[in-house]
Amino acid sequence: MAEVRVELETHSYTIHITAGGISRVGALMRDLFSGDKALIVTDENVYPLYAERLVTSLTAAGFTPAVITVPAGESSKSLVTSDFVYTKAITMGLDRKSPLIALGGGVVGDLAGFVAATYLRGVPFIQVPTTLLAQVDSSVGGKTAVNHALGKNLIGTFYQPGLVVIDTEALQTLPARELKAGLAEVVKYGVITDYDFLSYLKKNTDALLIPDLNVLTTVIAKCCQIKAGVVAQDEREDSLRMMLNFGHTVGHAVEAVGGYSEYNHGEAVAVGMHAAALISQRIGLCRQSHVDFLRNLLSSLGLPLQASGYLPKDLLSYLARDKKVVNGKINWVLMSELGQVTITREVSQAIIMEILSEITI
Ligand SMILES: NC(=O)c1ccc[n+]([C@@H]2O[C@H](COP(=O)([O-])OP(=O)(O)OC[C@H]3O[C@@H](n4cnc5c(N)ncnc54)[C@H](O)[C@@H]3O)[C@@H](O)[C@H]2O)c1
Ligand SMILES: O=C(O)C(=O)C[C@@H](O)[C@H](O)[C@H](O)COP(=O)(O)O
Ligand SMILES: [Zn+2]
Repeated sequence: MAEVRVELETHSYTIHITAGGISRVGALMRDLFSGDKALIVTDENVYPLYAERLVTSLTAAGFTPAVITVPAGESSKSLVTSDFVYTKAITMGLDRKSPLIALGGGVVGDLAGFVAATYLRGVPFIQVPTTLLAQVDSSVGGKTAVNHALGKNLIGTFYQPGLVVIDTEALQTLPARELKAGLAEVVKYGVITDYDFLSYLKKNTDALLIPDLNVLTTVIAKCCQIKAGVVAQDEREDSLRMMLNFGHTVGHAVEAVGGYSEYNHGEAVAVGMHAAALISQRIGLCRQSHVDFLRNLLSSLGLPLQASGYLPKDLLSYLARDKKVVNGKINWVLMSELGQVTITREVSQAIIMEILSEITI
């Protein structure tokens, strides 16, 4: 069992990482929240696996929980699905003290967080992430969002959870493809902050893919520590937090061009990190050996490097709507070393097109 504290100016919180954590959520919540009603948001895959366990835990702690289930997949990150959840909250009489709980992957977390931030101008929010990706990344840091037809995560808020409970045992039921998707964000943390962590990942690729829960618990705690440290310094992404977006400029474009169904988020981020590494090397920021290391690691984790068959011009149209665009220019998060990134606006259109062509072959 491990705990990571996210220290913020006004609303710090604890991430609890523990096998069997879902059964502890009620007791942990009771120490923090006074309300009795509670609304659990989950998806159709997670509901039959873990909802009953969470309901039992909340009931034992004196809450009266209701559950709402949304379709699995990125299409649930929408204003239409948000409205479905608002309606449930209103009709059950969820009040300002009543917690809203996300039980599921990043889709459920981003959607439920968005609803929690906006319903009654904000109700207590708890994250119970069940995918590796959500455990290492999306449940921490307070980014919530739904998608717009013109781009990914374009409608959203910064709204921190009051509590995060990571149940590592939930990873036992996670499909292999989703496990690998989470590993893409894990690799991201190594690239942006820590060469030793990258070496550890390289040494443990087999254990990560089995998956060995001991190794994964170490990895989850490490990623949460890194993210907590970054978010504590720059909660609203004025500067430093942009590093958490390494690989996402092209990654989000890949997801969107594929209609959010061909590549999942982690796979698209893997392609995006490859693109960012190639740009970095092309402008003389990092060495070819750094690019090769990243490629080999991503491939050994079963992640894609290319979005073959996509049209560079289609990807380009989404790049223009990246949230890191200021005055018409993208703030690119690029790799200067393995374990270090830098932000630059100085990447020519010609190089961008060259790299988009290379990753779509
Ligand atoms: N807010 C943030 O900081 C942040 C960070 C990273 C990613 N994201 C967002 O997260 C989303 C991706 O999250 P994701 O990869 O978790 O995808 P997801 O939520 O779609 O979950 C992936 C699949 O796994 C299933 N699932 C979840 N837990 C399971 C379990 N324990 N056992 C079996 N099946 C399970 C889900 O039903 C779904 O089919 C994207 O929308 C991305 O933009 C947000
Ligand atoms: O927490 C952050 O900051 C991140 O950028 C984490 C990313 O992994 C995540 O995918 C995030 O949702 C992307 O944010 P966006 O601002 O580019 O939509
Ligand atoms: Zn991401």
